[in-house]
Amino acid sequence: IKSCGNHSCPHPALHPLWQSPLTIPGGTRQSPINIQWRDSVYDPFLKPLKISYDPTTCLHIWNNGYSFLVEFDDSTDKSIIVGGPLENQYRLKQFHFHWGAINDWGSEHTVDSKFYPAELHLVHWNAVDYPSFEDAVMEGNGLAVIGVFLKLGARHEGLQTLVDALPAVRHKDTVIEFDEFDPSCLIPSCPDYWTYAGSLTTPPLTESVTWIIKKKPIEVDEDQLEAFRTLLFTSDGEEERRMVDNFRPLQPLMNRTVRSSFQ
Ligand SMILES: NS(=O)(=O)/N=C1/NCCS1
Ligand SMILES: [Zn+2]
Repeated sequence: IKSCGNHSCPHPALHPLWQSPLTIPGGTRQSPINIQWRDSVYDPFLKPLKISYDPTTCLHIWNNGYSFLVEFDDSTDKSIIVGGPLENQYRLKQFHFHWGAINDWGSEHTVDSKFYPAELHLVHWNAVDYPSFEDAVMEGNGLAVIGVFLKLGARHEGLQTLVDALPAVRHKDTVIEFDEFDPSCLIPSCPDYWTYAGSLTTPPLTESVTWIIKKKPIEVDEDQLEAFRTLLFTSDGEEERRMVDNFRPLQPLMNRTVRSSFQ
């Protein structure tokens, strides 16, 4: 495994959580990154992001051993995003979260080196140019992921319907049916975002993601964050390991500029 040669990225061996290499050899656009607000460049040509999700496309929640995912029927263009930095529309495939063992860290991206306690990722793929998600994952413009920071504050009623289902997916590879959920309730109404060219932060770590990171966080309460921490990395019958700190270390910015949709 080639170290990224960046002092802020600890040696891969320190992170047993990630079975795959911490840095992709030759990787030039890896994620997550620190977003230095003052280094981001306002781009007046960035459009507002348009989000239209159909709650009936929601299928199930499952624990995949990294996070818990809410998956959607992506066989039609019923749930899509368009605009923003994107050349065409992208279909919603799933959303999931990353969080810490304590509230001092947990997000994957940081803003001016500040961690949030958790981060939501809504994963979309370019069904205009590619026949499947698996194909899109391998292409530079294949995916678009919306990142939303979670901060400690008021209880989030929309999130609570998800939290109530978590005991049913406590162990790795458990699944529960979940329908009629509209994930736009988890996205701040403020239109401001940063965007940059990056990668998936969990396997296959491919450099195929246009990241759209919302400037404003959503508020969740302590009990809701604690509910995330009751999940397990391990399958039923294995020695229990709590699902916490499932975030990848920061990666070098290298030759990239983060653009902002706001001044
Ligand atoms: N955390 S992430 O969204 O960048 N990584 C993923 N890997 C497979 C589908 S989403
Ligand atoms: Zn993620």
